Amino acid sequence: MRRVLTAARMRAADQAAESRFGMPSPLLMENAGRYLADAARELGTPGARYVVVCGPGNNGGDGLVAARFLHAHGLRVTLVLVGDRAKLTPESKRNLHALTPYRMEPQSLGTVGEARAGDVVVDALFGTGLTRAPAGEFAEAIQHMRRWRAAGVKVVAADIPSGLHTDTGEPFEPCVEADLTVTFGFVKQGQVLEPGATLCGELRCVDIGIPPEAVEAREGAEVFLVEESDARGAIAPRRSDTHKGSYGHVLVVAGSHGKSGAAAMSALGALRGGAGLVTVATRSEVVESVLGHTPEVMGWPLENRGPLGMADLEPLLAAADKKDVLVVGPGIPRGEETVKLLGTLLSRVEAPAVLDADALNAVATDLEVLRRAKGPLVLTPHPGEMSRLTGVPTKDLQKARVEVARDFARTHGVTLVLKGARTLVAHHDGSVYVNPTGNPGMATGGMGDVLSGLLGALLGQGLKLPEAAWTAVYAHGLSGDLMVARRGRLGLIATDVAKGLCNVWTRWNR
Ligand SMILES: NC(=O)C1=CN([C@@H]2O[C@H](COP(=O)(O)OP(=O)(O)OC[C@H]3O[C@@H](n4cnc5c(N)ncnc54)[C@H](O)[C@@H]3O)[C@@H](O)[C@H]2O)[C@H](O)CC1
Ligand SMILES: [K+]
Repeated sequence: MRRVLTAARMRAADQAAESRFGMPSPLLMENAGRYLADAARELGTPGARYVVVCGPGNNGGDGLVAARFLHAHGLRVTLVLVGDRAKLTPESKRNLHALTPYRMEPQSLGTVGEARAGDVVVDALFGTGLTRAPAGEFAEAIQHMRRWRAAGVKVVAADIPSGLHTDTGEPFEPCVEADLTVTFGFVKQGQVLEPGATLCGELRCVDIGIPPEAVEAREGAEVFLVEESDARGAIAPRRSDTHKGSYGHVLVVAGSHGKSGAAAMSALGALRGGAGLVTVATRSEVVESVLGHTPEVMGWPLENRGPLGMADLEPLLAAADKKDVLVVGPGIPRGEETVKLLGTLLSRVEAPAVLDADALNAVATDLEVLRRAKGPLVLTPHPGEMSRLTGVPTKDLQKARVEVARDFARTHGVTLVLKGARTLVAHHDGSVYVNPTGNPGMATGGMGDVLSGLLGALLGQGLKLPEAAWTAVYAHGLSGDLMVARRGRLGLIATDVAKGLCNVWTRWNR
């Protein structure tokens, strides 16, 4: 699990590295510049020109150090300085002076000429100190780097692509798009949220000598990037002396006339997620259809007709008896009484419950249901459902995903999976986990149904929250990534991702 920082915490860590641990800023900059030069050399072709574009702050200083190392390797370096030289930070001034023996006179944008395919640009214009939209010659420099990249030039960004907001991942206009971003010390929040993650290209975090102890702890406000080893490690290898009763019994409450597929996909997600047993409680008229899709599951017919209501309470309490986890919502028939039924059911059942789809839309009408629940809850809204849960317009909440998800989880004492590009898992202790897997090929119906069942399966096997949630989200997205690596993004469907989970388990040797 990699801790993800904001610009302010990064600056505080930078200062603490010097004041508390004796790591002076010039040494940090020297280390940063060396890593930057090494990364640029990886991308350069023989005879390439290295155009290092430096801004007025310490990000520019990193670039000046990188220019020196590239020159030391005998490479063709063109140095571009943007902004008023008189405003250079002391560190950058010192590194500009250090270039004097090499006669690497900084050029202006106007005289640098065009970079060509095969060349490499080092973007050291702005880093975590960017505070507003780049303008004037700074914007022009970014436009140059974007144009050069479109012409086939490789772009390596120092610390963060210039123009990208360090904390939100939102680009100012214009913003550099990098092939590789070498970030110093710690991953920044804007590098793991879209569109920032895409603008960074490959993200490489390097240790320049800032010890983790230099970052002051923020209990209840940490953001983490989930890494494959975390998800893999959360799932224990299976012992030989086990049986289907060892891996949990999942009750899926889902499906209705015309939506039996949602129940089947949730059940399939649970089965492919390793559940020992899966029972689907659904309207009688769809039981056979669900079992037809997934003969491995057991059916629990709900004899009533129409929307789920209080008349279904006793049958559902009976269905929930001796189950390890509930998954409620995919394709359920929702009506006026559904929220009352859910509130009563959840107040009486101790098992953890996953609330998805129309269970979320029902709960949105009375959030008190969440507080009254007896067992731990995990909600899995997409942005539209999150908007209904919070009353925040979708476009606004998408610009503050971390904050909106964390506030909701904390306020209602739940774990919340806010789906979308870079799905977030927010736990009620304030911690937030960013998922890096998944791809646009997964933007198709049923993916959420599969995830709800997978999450139920992991909870049923004993994983706790939030670990079960970020592991399920990671595995779900990785299944989609492995599928499209072999066969393209278009035409990927939810049952492919469910079946594709076996590729994940194989990769993880589980
Ligand atoms: N964090 C670390 O441990 C290290 C960080 N290093 C590098 O330092 C930058 C941060 O440097 P800083 O001087 O704070 O700011 P920037 O270089 O990112 O920005 C330059 C400067 O420009 C001004 N500014 C901000 N926005 C604009 C704008 N739109 N137009 C014009 N000017 C603007 C503002 O005054 C900024 O201060 C970090 O990213 C790392 O690359 C160290 O080198 C290594 C250790
Ligand atoms: K940069």
